[in-house]
Amino acid sequence: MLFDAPADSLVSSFFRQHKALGQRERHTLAETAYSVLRNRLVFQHLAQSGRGPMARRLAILGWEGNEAFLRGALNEQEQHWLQQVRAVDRSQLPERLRHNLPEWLAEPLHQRLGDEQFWQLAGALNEGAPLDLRVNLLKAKREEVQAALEAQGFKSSPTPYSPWGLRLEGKPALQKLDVFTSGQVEVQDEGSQLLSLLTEAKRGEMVVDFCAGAGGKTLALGASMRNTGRLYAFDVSGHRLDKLKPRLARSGLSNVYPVQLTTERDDRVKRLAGKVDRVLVDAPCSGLGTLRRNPDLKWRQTPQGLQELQAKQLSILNSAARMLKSGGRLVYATCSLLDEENEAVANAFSEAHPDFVLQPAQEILAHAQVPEEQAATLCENGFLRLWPHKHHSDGFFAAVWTRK
Ligand SMILES: C[S@@+](CC[C@H](N)C(=O)[O-])C[C@H]1O[C@@H](n2cnc3c(N)ncnc32)[C@H](O)[C@@H]1O
Repeated sequence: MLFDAPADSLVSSFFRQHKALGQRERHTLAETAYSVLRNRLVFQHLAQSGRGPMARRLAILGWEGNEAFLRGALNEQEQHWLQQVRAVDRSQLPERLRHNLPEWLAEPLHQRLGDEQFWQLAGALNEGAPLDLRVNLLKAKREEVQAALEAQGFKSSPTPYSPWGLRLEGKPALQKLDVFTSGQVEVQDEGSQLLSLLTEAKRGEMVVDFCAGAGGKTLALGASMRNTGRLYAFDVSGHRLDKLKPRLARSGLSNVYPVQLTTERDDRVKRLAGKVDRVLVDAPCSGLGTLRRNPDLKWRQTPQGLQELQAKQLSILNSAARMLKSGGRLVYATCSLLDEENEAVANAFSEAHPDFVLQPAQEILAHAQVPEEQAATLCENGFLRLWPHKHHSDGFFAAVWTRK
């Protein structure tokens, strides 16, 4: 199995080279590849008993298409083998296989969460993620978008925590729908919406989205500023920032200034020292909170890589913090599940910066229209801590400080 590139780009490049494949075949192949990535440890164990190329045996085990088609494609010996392995009681397999996670990741999660929650998390990470939308309140109200979707046959419900979100039933193709082309909605996981809510960017302010990428959170921040003030979208990747442009055009925002940095210590960052009201650092991270969507990450990340990420995260946070004016707000966020990239980084920053005071995330969320009793369930020790098995969003962390 190849892990030197993200699974989604390998799958897309395979489809580009095999243009004759139809929509249904593409869907089956992509879902089968993802199923193998999700269940790799159990499948590799079961596949030991078969014959022929390992990749074929894994694909048979992970097959997500028509059963009759699969049967027709197997020889007699494979059919017999499949019957045998399907009869294996997987609950009797060793734990280290059943969770389908590398040990360096399973071990700290198990220790942090305890038995019951660890197994719930392992299960939730192996399920597909729902499709969440963020309504652009500059252009429409949540109820209006919900009604417009319903009129086209797409059912959705308000997200439980974010006041901006709708969760769709199923996975309709959105790109051609009016609500999408007119910029009334963007695809955004509820967890990402909550990170933008924590920033509470306001009218007329100077705000920096330090790791803006393709701008998912930039768009949410710009809308909460009601398209006023100045919102810088920083990133070192010009390629990612380019993807922000069509989204900006749809959103109707004109207060966003994309800037490609050379490093986090770029002169353009230094020039803003002490001038900014709010900075969101949505830091580069292992992405292990997004395993529902990107199951390959658990095989592509390493403990060594985590250490490098942690150093980068602190360096970005240190540099970003200098931009804040007195009374300004700093938000540090990741989509990682691991303390190393989360609490450890936040606590190291707090220790080194006595002029930054930690703010309890539950209070800020309650202030930002998340119902108060629910806000508390999203937080641990004053930090936002979202878990796929509890909150049905991707895994996210956030810490919030005010500069004295
Ligand atoms: C988690 S992603 C951001 C996702 C984005 N905020 C969104 O909501 O779509 C992290 C981003 O950090 C960027 N990045 C990596 N190193 C950086 C640095 N030194 N300074 C600024 N951005 C950096 C990456 O290019 C990547 O786009």
